[in-house]
Amino acid sequence: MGYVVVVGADNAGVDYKDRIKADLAADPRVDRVIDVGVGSADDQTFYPHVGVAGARKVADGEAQRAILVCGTGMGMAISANKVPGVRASTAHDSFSVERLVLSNNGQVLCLGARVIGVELARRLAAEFLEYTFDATSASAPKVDAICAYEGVG
Ligand SMILES: O=C(CO)[C@H](O)COP(=O)(O)O
Repeated sequence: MGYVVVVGADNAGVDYKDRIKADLAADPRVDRVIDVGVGSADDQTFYPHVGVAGARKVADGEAQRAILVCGTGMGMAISANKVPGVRASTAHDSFSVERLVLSNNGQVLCLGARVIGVELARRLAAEFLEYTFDATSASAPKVDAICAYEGVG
């Protein structure tokens, strides 16, 4: 079974989102890509609406991962983290992407289209799927502690 991955963006991130969506559609690790918008740079939908819509699909179990793009990645991360059970962060380097999964059991990677180039964004999105959290690792009780603060897990 491959991943179901959500992609989403606001007007600042839509071009990056569409490039990453195309990459994921061609990725053998991915069974399905769910696009929660926006559909074009003319769509002025505020990033929190997209971020929460994407995060809810992860929290509901419809998808295992989400990749959300705005100008900085930060607004998407702040918004996605409002959804209980979701652990989202901006990560703009390979090590951070690795640790987002292996340390934090993060399911949502947020990228900033006004901060990094599209080729790095594409690479980080691909790397995000390389990692699987180890529930027996030393990081697991720390993630449990995060979850305890929101009454999950
Ligand atoms: O980067 C954003 C939110 O973190 C968004 O793309 C732009 O937000 P704004 O600076 O408030 O327009």
